Amino acid sequence: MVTFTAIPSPSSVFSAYASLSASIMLFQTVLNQFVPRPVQNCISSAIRYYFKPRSSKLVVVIEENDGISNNEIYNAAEIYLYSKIDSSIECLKITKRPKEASINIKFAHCEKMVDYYDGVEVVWRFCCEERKKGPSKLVDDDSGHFFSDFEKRYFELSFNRKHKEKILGSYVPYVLRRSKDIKAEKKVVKLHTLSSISYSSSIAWESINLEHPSTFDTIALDAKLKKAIIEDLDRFVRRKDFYRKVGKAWKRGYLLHGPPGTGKSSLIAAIANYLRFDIYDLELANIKRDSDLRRLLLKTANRSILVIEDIDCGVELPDRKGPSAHAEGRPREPQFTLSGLLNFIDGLWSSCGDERIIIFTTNNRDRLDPALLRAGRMDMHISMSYLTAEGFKTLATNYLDIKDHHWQFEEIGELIESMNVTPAEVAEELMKSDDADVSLGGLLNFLNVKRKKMNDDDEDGDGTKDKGSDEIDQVQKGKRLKLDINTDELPR
Ligand SMILES: Nc1ncnc2c1ncn2[C@@H]1O[C@H](COP(=O)(O)OP(=O)(O)OP(=O)(O)O)[C@@H](O)[C@H]1O
Ligand SMILES: [Mg+2]
Repeated sequence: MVTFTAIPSPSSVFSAYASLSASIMLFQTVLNQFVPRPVQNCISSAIRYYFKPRSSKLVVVIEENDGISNNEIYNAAEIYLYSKIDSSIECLKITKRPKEASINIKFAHCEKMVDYYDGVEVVWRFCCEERKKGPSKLVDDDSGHFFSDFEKRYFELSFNRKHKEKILGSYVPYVLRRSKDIKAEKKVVKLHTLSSISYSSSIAWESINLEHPSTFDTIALDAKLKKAIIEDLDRFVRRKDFYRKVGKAWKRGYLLHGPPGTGKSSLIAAIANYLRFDIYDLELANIKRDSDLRRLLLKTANRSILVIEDIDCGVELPDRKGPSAHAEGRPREPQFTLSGLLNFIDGLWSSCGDERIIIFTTNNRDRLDPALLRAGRMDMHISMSYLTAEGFKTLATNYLDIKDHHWQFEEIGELIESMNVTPAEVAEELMKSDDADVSLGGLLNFLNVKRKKMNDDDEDGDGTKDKGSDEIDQVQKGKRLKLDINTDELPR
């Protein structure tokens, strides 16, 4: 079937156009003569608004800074987009500062990238323009360094305007979150220790990169305990809103206890490497006064681990009533107290920071001040114990790269289960040769000698093992690694 459409003749189109123009002019004349100027403006802008051609695209401009401070969304977008660089990008620039672990990638010229969020296409355009007038700006590059900036940089984020809510309400926060995670992965973990300042009598934090290679993969720990610790850490870091809701400071305390060489310090390093949190190693023996302690604690950063090793023997901590004013007849200098430490950690300190972890270690839990053990003080008590046959396999993988089985494993495993041997002792034996057979042979010999010595000691003595503290005796009975979680722990 053929259909015909009436095509208007050129003369009819012209006359229609002429009559429309005449009507508009007439309307304009009437407006000018009878309607006041402000009302005229309103009417014409309303007409312009309704008849203006509409684009379905919405463009959001994200500038690098607002003239005073850096724009967090710009920084986040930069980090996020660099993690997604694809073949459409032609030119990049890279930098690396001496103490940084990885390189920084930046766009060199204007570039365009497409991203998808929940099925919606978003187009990012990186724009870089020379500043036309005015002096160049001094810009903080996020690491405390300022440099003069001759360029204006910004991102344009464009998308279909019908997705405005989704993009601004959900995609942009997602970009902020992702950039935080990427930054944390790249972060170099620092170890802060105390050092005295030469020109004054006070002490301050000094930092170096934490080079400790310990991770949850390399640490010999009961599999269930390892899982429980990792889950606890994960839960802790993702519960910001929960802590805020219940009005609790966002901090978590762990007490690691067990004999020397069972991996307490290694576990701390593994936690720091896992969370990418800095460690502040607070040596109590270096601290003289409560005021020093407060000053140092207030200088610790968020997302960090405060470590107090050997809390039982680092320093003669006065009891909760404070130091006695006169020791051996002489007035003593006012010093810091255990109660000062605990109250400050629980109170003011934890309320002025976020994502803090506190770890105390001890070889003798039974010698600790009850104030440290009371419910709610430390959220988790983790018992580190002697090596098990299962833990030995982790060490064999780490030190000798034995992934599956070795013909000497069974005999070694049986010996390890029958005595108290620390991971540190076994690790030392495994380091003696690169040859697995030689190393394991040496370890077997070491274990047999130790076994014989223990048997001899038992026969000589009164039947008890000569290991010292109650803590060690308790561990001997249990042998397995153990985890206590305080009952007033946060609901899961
Ligand atoms: N559970 C473990 N897993 C892997 N390696 C371990 C473990 N325990 C100890 N080691 C090895 O032994 C060394 C000493 O361990 P670490 O310093 O962590 O023990 P510790 O419990 O902190 O001892 P101390 O009570 O004397 O401070 C570590 O460098 C590590 O090589
Ligand atoms: Mg230690």
